[in-house]
Amino acid sequence: MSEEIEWWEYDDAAEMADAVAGDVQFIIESAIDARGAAVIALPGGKTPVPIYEKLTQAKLDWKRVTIVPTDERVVPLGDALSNVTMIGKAFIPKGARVVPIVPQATKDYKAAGKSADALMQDLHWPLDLCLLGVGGDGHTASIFFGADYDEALNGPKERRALGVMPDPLPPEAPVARVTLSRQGIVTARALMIAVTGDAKRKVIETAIKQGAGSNYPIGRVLADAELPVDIHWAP
Ligand SMILES: O=C(O)[C@H](O)[C@@H](O)[C@H](O)[C@H](O)COP(=O)(O)O
Repeated sequence: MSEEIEWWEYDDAAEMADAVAGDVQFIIESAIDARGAAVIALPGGKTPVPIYEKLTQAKLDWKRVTIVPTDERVVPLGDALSNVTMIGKAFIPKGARVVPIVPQATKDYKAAGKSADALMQDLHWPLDLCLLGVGGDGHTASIFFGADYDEALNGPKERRALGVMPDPLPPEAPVARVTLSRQGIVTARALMIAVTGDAKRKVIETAIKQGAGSNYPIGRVLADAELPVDIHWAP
């Protein structure tokens, strides 16, 4: 378990967006200063949309920034459910490189996962940042209960991404996924969570209390994190 999990509370989602965008900007700038480039993973879903709006206003050398989604739904590019499409709409116009991780031609989610993993191996690791969202059921990235849960948590250390079939399928996006593995997530140089609402807060607090045996995916991920983790929360 990370020695330090720090909660940052805001009055509303807009204030949280300002703060998180500021932190992400700082992380990107530091990586560019140190190495000439930054590689970050960003979540899909609805919560980060205002954060991305703020972040696109940051003066950054965007050409040096590579963005991968923390997870993707196995759908065609351009689909309303596609995380990379949402992220790309925000950051491609800035000049960032936004990497689709699900191949267009496949419906086979395990093959999509293997291809995503191969693609991840070509990036600079560890990630400079992994920003996570959390679902009301405690999933994070697309680490869900189901047949692939153990592989997502405990697969070979070098496996950074894999295909996942959630069981049950989440109603907001009832499709197979490709996700960063727990190992891919916890090795990031900076790990941050951004969530809103009391229900998710309760889930995360419970997950942290449960520790390594947590029955929530987010608890299992946090239990394995070694660096400090910032949890940003707004009502
Ligand atoms: O593809 C996804 O589903 C996301 O990356 C996922 O992990 C998301 O962060 C949570 O489901 C929260 O989503 P909301 O912000 O929409 O509640």
